[in-house]
Amino acid sequence: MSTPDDGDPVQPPAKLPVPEEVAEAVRTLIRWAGDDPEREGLVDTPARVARAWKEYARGYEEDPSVHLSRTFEEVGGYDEIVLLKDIPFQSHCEHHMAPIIGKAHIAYLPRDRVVGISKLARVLHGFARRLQVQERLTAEVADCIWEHLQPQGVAVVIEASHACMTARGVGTPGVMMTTSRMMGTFRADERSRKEVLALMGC
Ligand SMILES: Nc1nc2c(ncn2[C@@H]2O[C@H](COP(=O)(O)OP(=O)(O)OP(=O)(O)O)[C@@H](O)[C@H]2O)c(=O)[nH]1
Ligand SMILES: [Zn+2]
Repeated sequence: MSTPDDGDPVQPPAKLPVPEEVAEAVRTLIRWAGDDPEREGLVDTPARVARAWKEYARGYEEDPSVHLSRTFEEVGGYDEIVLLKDIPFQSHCEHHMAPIIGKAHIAYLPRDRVVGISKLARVLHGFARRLQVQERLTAEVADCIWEHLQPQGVAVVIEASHACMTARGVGTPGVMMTTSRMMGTFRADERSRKEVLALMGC
């Protein structure tokens, strides 16, 4: 059976729930939390939560690689690192559906073409707006750029705070998790890796 971990796109459920089913689930959650879903302040909350989750999870509705289909070749022979640094993003952890808030640094070493720089952030958001673990998010962004841009190297570093650790459970605010994926030149050549990490400020 295929899973998101083996690189296959996530399959949508066979039968999508209708908004009223989602609202009923949220009413149950409110009762589980100990409150009354019928009181004035909460009465519209289930519908809001249903809409909000469509936003948090809108990455499921896109294939992030489409953002890399338009490339430019007239770059005056530029063949050094291209880095998009400190890209803020939000995601949700697949274990608790709690926010993951952080920033990503995405770099690549072009071979013969470059991509519009905003597209790297679009790829990140396309994968982040799903239920994630940070390791897979990092790998998916790097693999997508590697496969669709075919550059000489890709480096992705993500630093993020997980609300499931800060706001509950072990309760350790301020802890950041760092993950990285180095591919091609950045993996094989220590000097290139050091150069890109220095540019990222890591
Ligand atoms: N590796 C990894 N772990 C994550 C990520 N997001 C959340 N987690 C962890 O996922 C784990 C889930 O562990 P479980 O023991 O099944 O869940 P739990 O009983 O709620 O654990 P606690 O969070 O320790 O209370 C926790 O240790 C979380 O900190 C992530 O992106 N990557
Ligand atoms: Zn979590």
